Amino acid sequence: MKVEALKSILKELGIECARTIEEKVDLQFSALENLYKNLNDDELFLKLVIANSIVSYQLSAKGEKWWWEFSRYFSKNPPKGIVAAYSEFLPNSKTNRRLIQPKLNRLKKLEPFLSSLTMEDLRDYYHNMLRFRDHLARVMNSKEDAKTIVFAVKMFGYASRIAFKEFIPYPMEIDIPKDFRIENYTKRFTSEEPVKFWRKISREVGVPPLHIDSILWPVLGGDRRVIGRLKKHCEKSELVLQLVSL
Ligand SMILES: Nc1nc2[nH]c(O)nc2c(=O)[nH]1
Repeated sequence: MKVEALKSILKELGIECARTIEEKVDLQFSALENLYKNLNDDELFLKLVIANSIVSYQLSAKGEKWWWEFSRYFSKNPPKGIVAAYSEFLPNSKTNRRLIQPKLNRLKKLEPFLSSLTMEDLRDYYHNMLRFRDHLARVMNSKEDAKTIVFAVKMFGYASRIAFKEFIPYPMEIDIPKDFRIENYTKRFTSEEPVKFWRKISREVGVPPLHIDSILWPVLGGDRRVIGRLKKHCEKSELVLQLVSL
């Protein structure tokens, strides 16, 4: 049965393999490393990554391209204020062209929260990502499993790992970000609601949903650089390829 094969592969890959894919394979992680190096401002870096996650929906290109556009733009144009910066960036973006005004409105909601955060708060949130999710959902008036909220935790986790130089696994309670790639892949196994399906699978295999997302999402994008990186860095690359072809 396909679900049994899925579970057995995920169990074998575990969090360690997810971490390798996140840090060595996912082009989004490299985009964040590039921005971190160029910005040279830990607090601004972490806040920009949260802001960018909140407007990462209805993209006009693949997510990887969007995150690289973000990284290059803010490497050259370090912002003073988030809303002011995105009022320039979004209307000129090549990879995030839709729903510009609603996205700016979301950033208006977010900005006071971001401005109130110190580096200590950000570090505390990294150590308690569940609390971060809850606060962010409240500020954005969103559900705790909303795609942009859980995705913001994923990207905040990436950014914090880079800034604080410490790996903390994602909490089991934070759901998978339900985007097009994950939704389509889930249909191969079930007609159940994807977030609920992955919640169950996660608990059964002992891998948190956000780490399962990291194993699946980059390879499902079909970018040949990702496959090259996977073969180079991940000793279980064949199992990952088996997983995405189930
Ligand atoms: N499930 C995911 N959705 C995404 N959208 C985006 O831009 N990046 C991601 C991701 O890493 N996972």
